[in-house]
Amino acid sequence: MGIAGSARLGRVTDVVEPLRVGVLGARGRMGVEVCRAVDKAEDLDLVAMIDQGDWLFNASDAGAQVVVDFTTPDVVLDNLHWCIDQGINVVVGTSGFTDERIARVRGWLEKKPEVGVVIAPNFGIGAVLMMEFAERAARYFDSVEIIEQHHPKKVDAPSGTALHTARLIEQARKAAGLGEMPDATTEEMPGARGAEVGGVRVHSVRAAGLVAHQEVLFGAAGELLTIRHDSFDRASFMPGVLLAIREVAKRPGLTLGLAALL
Ligand SMILES: NC(=O)C1=CN([C@@H]2O[C@H](COP(=O)(O)OP(=O)(O)OC[C@H]3O[C@@H](n4cnc5c(N)ncnc54)[C@H](OP(=O)(O)O)[C@@H]3O)[C@@H](O)[C@H]2O)C=CC1
Ligand SMILES: O=C(O)C1=N[C@H](C(=O)O)C[C@H](O)C1
Repeated sequence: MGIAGSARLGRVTDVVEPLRVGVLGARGRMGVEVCRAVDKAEDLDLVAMIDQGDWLFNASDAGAQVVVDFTTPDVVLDNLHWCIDQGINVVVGTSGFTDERIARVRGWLEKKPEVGVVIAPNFGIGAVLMMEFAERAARYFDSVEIIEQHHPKKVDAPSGTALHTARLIEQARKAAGLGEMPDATTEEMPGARGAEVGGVRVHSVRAAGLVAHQEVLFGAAGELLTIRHDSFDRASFMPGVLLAIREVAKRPGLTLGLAALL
């Protein structure tokens, strides 16, 4: 807890209470890391750690002002809906946010305009920059493909980061008036050319030893630009998660992506 005020005048003028934070998915790979980071931050108070089978009301009973969700794509929407209904601000890292899901979240927020929600496909600062650089490069190249690589326990493919990157590239190519890519899409075996997301081929690798990695390959006559980001440790996501926790209540409505907070 920080005390702001004038010690010189011999009185305390303002006491800043720590922000009360609850974590959903608290026993998961990310949840454990988030609990540790929140617990270490002096301006934050970890008031609820909730996982599969626990009662969501533990978060509201504990007076959580912000809930962080790193659960799974199949439960995150229900969690989010409940938090918004309770008037609790939410920071969401869980993947699986299609345009349709985002529209539903916007609908819930219309009824609770004072609530802030930040949904970010990737909280790594380097990953956010990788996506920005890819968006910037997109207009200059004929061909683009994304290769994302993750740990073997990842439940979804392609990754949320790859989907977001593909959409940014799609929009940038469209804005630049670029047409379809010139590259062959025929395949002798299904999946050989990856999944097609907004016209961009996305290839998903899952292997022991990996954490979270992505390459965006841009090709043009006689040259190839590769933009790569590696998360070797989940600690890489924590500065972004803490930033979103501190900012979310100041931004009512939906904020998509960490870039808006940097
Ligand atoms: N935005 C970002 O920067 C990042 C996003 N992610 C995303 O975060 C999500 C979680 O990843 P990760 O930590 O690796 O996954 P884990 O499977 O390790 O963690 C998910 C946790 O949520 C628990 N859980 C399941 N259902 C509920 C529920 N209804 N309420 C509360 N907890 C529940 C799971 O329990 P159980 O195992 O018993 O089912 C598990 O402990 C994924 O979607 C991943 O893609 C990951 C890293 C970074
Ligand atoms: O499951 C993970 O690990 C990750 N998930 C997010 C995604 O789907 O993009 C973010 C990061 O890639 C790690």
